[in-house]
Amino acid sequence: MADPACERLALIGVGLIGSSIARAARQFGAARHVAVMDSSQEVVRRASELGLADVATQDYAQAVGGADLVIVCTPVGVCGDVAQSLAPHLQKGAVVSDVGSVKGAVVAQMTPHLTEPARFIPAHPIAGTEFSGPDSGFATLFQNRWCILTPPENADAAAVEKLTKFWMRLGANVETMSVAHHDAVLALTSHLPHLIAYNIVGTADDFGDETRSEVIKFSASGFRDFTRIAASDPIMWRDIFLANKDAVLQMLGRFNEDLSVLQRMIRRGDGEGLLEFFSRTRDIRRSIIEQGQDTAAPDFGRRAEGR
Ligand SMILES: NC(=O)c1ccc[n+]([C@@H]2O[C@H](COP(=O)([O-])OP(=O)(O)OC[C@H]3O[C@@H](n4cnc5c(N)ncnc54)[C@H](O)[C@@H]3O)[C@@H](O)[C@H]2O)c1
Ligand SMILES: O=C(O)C(=O)C[C@]1(C(=O)O)C=C[C@@H](O)C=C1
Repeated sequence: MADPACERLALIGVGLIGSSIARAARQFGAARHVAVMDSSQEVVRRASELGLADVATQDYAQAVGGADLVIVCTPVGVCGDVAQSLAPHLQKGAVVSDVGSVKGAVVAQMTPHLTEPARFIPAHPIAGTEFSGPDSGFATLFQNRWCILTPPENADAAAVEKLTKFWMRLGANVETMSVAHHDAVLALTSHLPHLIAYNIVGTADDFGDETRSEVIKFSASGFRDFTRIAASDPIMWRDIFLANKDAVLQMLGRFNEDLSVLQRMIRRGDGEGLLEFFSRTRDIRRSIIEQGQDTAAPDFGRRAEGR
């Protein structure tokens, strides 16, 4: 393997993201040796069956010992416990990272346990699906997607460079920003849309049996896209909303104000206002497509299901 980004990679948590990294690291030559660790015996057994890594274990020492890059891929709510468990087994100079959808809470939970905090470089690949577990991952998940790094102010430059090289080898584009900025942006672009999807599907469900069967029957429309998002992992999303509470509540306040404006336009029969509003939002969709950022999520689902 010519010039891998790291020698020995350890992944803690081998669900959708961990197993996608394991597959991609091998396929694109990002690591010479891959170890995966998971607290679930069933997941470790499945990771072994799938041949995802050189080592699949429930033991932190076995996974982390000797690794030069350790990436935590568990739900954000357990990141602190995971950091505490892995820290005693880290080799000196190892780079530690994560993939959590929230950065502030993860940094606060993990950093106190790490003896070389300047080598803890938090990261967040903006790529995923509504599926979970080791079977749902695929090697191309990160191709042409963003991976955001939020290094601390005193970050070790070599550690940042190593992690950047790793994610680029997996096909991602890397951008760096502050923890607070990350959490504000993602509250709007990812967390709020999930909350809206959970809410609208919940509302439809509350309408009772007759409406529910019609929802299923006629859902080959916009509603279907909401049901895909609302099928996302409940543990992961509970943890995200609790961990990014302030930024989500701030965006939700703004969202509610804007919704009231639309509500008033409908009530007053303000067609001009509605037309102007919907034209502006259509332009945003068009510019996303022009920038090549439309990744047709249902296709991700099909690829994952076909695995
Ligand atoms: N799913 C997405 O779309 C997506 C995208 C980007 C980032 N993320 C982030 O990636 C992380 C993982 O998400 P996922 O979708 O892969 O979840 P997942 O549910 O598919 O996998 C999580 C794995 O972590 C394991 N785990 C839980 N607690 C553990 C512990 N204490 N020690 C070791 N293993 C433990 C679980 O057994 C499971 O196998 C989350 O922090 C999430 O915020 C998810
Ligand atoms: O495509 C999806 O299913 C996703 O929800 C992926 C998505 C997102 O909101 O874009 C979800 C959470 C992650 O932190 C990053 C990506």
